[in-house]
Amino acid sequence: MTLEEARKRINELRDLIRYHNYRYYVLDAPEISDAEYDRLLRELKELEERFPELKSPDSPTEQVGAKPLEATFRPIRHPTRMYSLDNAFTLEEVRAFEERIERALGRKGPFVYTVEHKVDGLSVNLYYEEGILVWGATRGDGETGEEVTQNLLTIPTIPRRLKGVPERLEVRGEVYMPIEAFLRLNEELEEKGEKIFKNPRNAAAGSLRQKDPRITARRGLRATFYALGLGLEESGLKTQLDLLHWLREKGFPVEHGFARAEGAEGVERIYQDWLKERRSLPFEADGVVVKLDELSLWRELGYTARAPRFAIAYKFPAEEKETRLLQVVFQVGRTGRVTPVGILEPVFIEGSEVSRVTLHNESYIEELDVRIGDWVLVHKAGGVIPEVLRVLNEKRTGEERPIRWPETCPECGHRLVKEGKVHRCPNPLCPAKRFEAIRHYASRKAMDIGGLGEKLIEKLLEKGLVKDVADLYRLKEEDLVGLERMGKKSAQNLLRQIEESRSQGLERLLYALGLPGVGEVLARNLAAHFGTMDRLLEATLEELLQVEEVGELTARGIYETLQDPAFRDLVRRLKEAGVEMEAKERGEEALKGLTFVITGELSRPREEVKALLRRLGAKVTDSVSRKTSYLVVGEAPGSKLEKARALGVPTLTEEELYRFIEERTGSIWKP
Ligand SMILES: NC(=O)c1ccc[n+]([C@@H]2O[C@H](COP(=O)([O-])OP(=O)(O)OC[C@H]3O[C@@H](n4cnc5c(N)ncnc54)[C@H](O)[C@@H]3O)[C@@H](O)[C@H]2O)c1
Ligand SMILES: [Zn+2]
Repeated sequence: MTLEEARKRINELRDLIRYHNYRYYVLDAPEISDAEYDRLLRELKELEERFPELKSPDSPTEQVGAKPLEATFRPIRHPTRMYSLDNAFTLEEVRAFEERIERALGRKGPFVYTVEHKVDGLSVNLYYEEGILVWGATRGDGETGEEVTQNLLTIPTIPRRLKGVPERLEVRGEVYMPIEAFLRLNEELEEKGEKIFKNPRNAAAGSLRQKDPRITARRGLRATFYALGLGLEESGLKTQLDLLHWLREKGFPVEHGFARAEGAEGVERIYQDWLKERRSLPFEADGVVVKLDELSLWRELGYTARAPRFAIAYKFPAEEKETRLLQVVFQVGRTGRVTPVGILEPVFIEGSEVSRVTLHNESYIEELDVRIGDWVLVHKAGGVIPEVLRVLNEKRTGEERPIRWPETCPECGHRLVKEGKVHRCPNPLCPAKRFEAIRHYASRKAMDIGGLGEKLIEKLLEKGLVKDVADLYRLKEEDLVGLERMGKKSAQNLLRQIEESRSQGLERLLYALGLPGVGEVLARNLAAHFGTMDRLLEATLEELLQVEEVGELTARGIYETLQDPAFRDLVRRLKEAGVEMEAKERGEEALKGLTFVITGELSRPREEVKALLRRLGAKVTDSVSRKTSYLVVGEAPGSKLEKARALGVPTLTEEELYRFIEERTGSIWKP
């Protein structure tokens, strides 16, 4: 490549990257995937390295984020600069990072690192004077951000006042949207035919940067903190690990999980462990952040224009594959909403075959502008859910056909109705609705009737033995034996499970009944707020809006369903069948599925705390393992703490534990 060619390509890349920065940071609406973006940036970086004479301080490689627009928020200058992070994608690159440190410091490694989950949200800066929160801002271009104090204050865990901190203090962390809140928000938007968010990061950025903080408040944002700006020197802290503990001690949420590692190999072990477990995290993580533990070394190494030299983001793989959209089928859900599902030519992505992908709703298809026969770029969002990133327009032949919505229900043939951008089957007896409703009702997180599989549900519907979930409680052994090769034993088992499902409580029942937009969290919140089904049935729209995390769209959807005579009739028949309609007292199942270990001394007898955890459905064990959900850390903790850190098991102080329980049980339980 000649100098001239390089100059041309470099200019092209810079323009392209600036455009995508604008889409991503200012509009919260990226057009290309992160991996594609990272490739562009990397190409630019490599060219600039080969042709140093073409380097320029206004190149995107030397800059952080993008300058915010001034239209909506007040610009604010960060007292000390904020940075991005350089990326590593392989162990080799982590080794190279360590070698760069060795050269710069003039001494041999391995060094000690703190490894943290890289939470995919947006970074914020909180500024405190004499312990009082003065403002909070987004990162922006690192020098100037947007003031979003009111929006940040809707996140309840952000402390307003601090004790025993430097006079001027900047605390930095990430605002993120938990996966559950993200899915719920998108379901709400999908149900209304509106534009959905591409990923939790965009959803968090879009929700924090709302003109109306009341909207922000309903989006279920959270925050976790990991760094100091001003005040770091005065704090006298020596290591990143101490810093994280210090933040926690001062009352900041540190929810993202961290561990210590020695050398690139030690980092690799944690990276591999966390990669395996990333699905079980409550937030989306796009990698791990590796930071030299000893803060004195930070001063020696300093920063490039864009990123610190003492830290690096070691990103999780983000495989993207090209494949073809062969056809689109339409599914009818519990609410009668018709969802388009793309059938793909199967491709292997991150360890499994992908052949189906949801196309959400009409708005989504329009925005993507996808047609049957198109080549598309597909990845797994958060390493799990297949998603079309974009259409490969350059591969179009002209043979592609637009996606046509059916006029009639693919399940029952009833004419579909169109409300805005949502296509719906209005037939209350539509078998698809019935099948989905029963399957959902029996699912593990709902009424947990494990013996009721899909095949069996189909048979029961086919034979007319059940029409809706209330009929399940009238099934007899002789109805079941012989269906789907069912013997006497399994029939009895199933009947016992159905029997037991009666006492699951209002929380699960509300979730099981599939009120529009109501996931597990909202179901718990509703149950906590109203206590009984009868009270809920009387709720006004205003009352529903007072329930934690219930937004306007959801409130309206719930309200309409509660008023629906068919719904009321179903509830009446369930009640007659003996299904409990009251909230479980003290949130008996709030901690089901979690395993706790306790170390150190607590403010009340350990046995009492253990009993409490067990009463709430948690398991309590004596030793920390990968299966441990949380380690509760009291005064003078023992070796369990080290073990937890090594395994990346999150820890809770006693106070955090109580807050956690309160959050899980809603207003019902107070320690
Ligand atoms: N798709 C697009 O069009 C597009 C455009 C621009 C940027 N991007 C994406 O954004 C990335 C660049 O964004 P960025 O500059 O915000 O950097 P980044 O997300 O790659 O990494 C730096 C950020 O990580 C965050 N972080 C999370 N957990 C952390 C922890 N424990 N410790 C420290 N920091 C932590 C901080 O906010 C920090 O600013 C690119 O790599 C690309 O993936 C995509
Ligand atoms: Zn139908």
